[in-house]
Amino acid sequence: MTEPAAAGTAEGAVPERREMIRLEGVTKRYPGQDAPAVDDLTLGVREGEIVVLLGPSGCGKTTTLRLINRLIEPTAGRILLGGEDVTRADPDELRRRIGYVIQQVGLFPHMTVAANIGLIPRTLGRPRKRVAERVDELLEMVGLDPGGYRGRYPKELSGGEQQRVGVARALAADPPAMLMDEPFGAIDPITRERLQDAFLELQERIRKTIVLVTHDLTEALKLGDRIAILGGRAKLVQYDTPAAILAEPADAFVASFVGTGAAMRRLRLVEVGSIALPAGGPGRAGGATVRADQSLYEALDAMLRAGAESATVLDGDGRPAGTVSWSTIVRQTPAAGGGGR
Ligand SMILES: Nc1ncnc2c1ncn2[C@@H]1O[C@H](COP(=O)(O)OP(=O)(O)OP(=O)(O)O)[C@@H](O)[C@H]1O
Repeated sequence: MTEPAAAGTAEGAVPERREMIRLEGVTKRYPGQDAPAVDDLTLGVREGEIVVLLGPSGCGKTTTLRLINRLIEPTAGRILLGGEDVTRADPDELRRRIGYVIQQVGLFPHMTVAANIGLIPRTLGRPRKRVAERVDELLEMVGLDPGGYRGRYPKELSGGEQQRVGVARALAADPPAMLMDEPFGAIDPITRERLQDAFLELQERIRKTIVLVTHDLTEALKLGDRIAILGGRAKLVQYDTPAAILAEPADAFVASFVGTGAAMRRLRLVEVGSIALPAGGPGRAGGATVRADQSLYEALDAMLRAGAESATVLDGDGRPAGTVSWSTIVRQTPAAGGGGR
């Protein structure tokens, strides 16, 4: 390796990731409507992060999302993709650079899974063999066995499988960014959780820049690196990490949106390992165990099930590495002054 270290990168100074998507002063006024659906919104999305748009019905989430790939044209403002102003770029070309996934999936019913996924690469004139390889690669990526699925038709798939095919199709042209509108909305709760997990695993590998619309707080907290809470006319009320929003809602609107239970929800976001005390600390584990990479929520669940006031924390090899107790959990919550950022 003869490459010199990047000039000007001081040790420890992690440069802020660049913005992949940026809305600047964007307004959308639908014809015949008095009030704009989106009013002067400025929002940046960094490369490789998942930003969730969350807000009440009609606040302009879908409009905002569709402004990004210009399925809806802005009345005013600018849209940038990778620093380039695409407000007046060719919309078809733009959409090839931004994958799009919707709740209803929108697969073509008369086309096989392979034909659906390969649609964009084919229209881009990629060789047939290369497209077929890419389709199989994408099916693998979303957890569907190519041999078993490539020749099927959408109606021969479950809702969850259709959703996976929809994601594969959105990724077909390997776009840097992806927009997802209620992608797991129409799916039963158990499948939905599985798909969310699979989606996060996939994102670990592909690191796309993703903007995702949901009205489901639990989904937003689970999937978002950051959450943009929108009020009426897509006013940006708070834009921060899930933990920060739960710990310090910006105002009464956000507080009511994250609801009672915010403290409980926050337990899901904190890892046991971050607050565990060395083994032999206070409290008796009484048979409850929890892994260091599990959440405080799971630790509490283990304690309640075992009727114990603390749990033994296990390391990656399953060996005891510390304890976590009811009182340490209570002490680190924001109300006790120990949590927050
Ligand atoms: N094509 C349209 N013509 C006129 N008004 C529209 C159009 N599409 C949306 N609107 C209005 O714009 C506002 C924002 O709609 P949008 O669909 O973006 O909201 P949303 O936050 O996605 O809502 P939901 O969570 O209910 O899907 C709403 O008041 C809606 O009635």
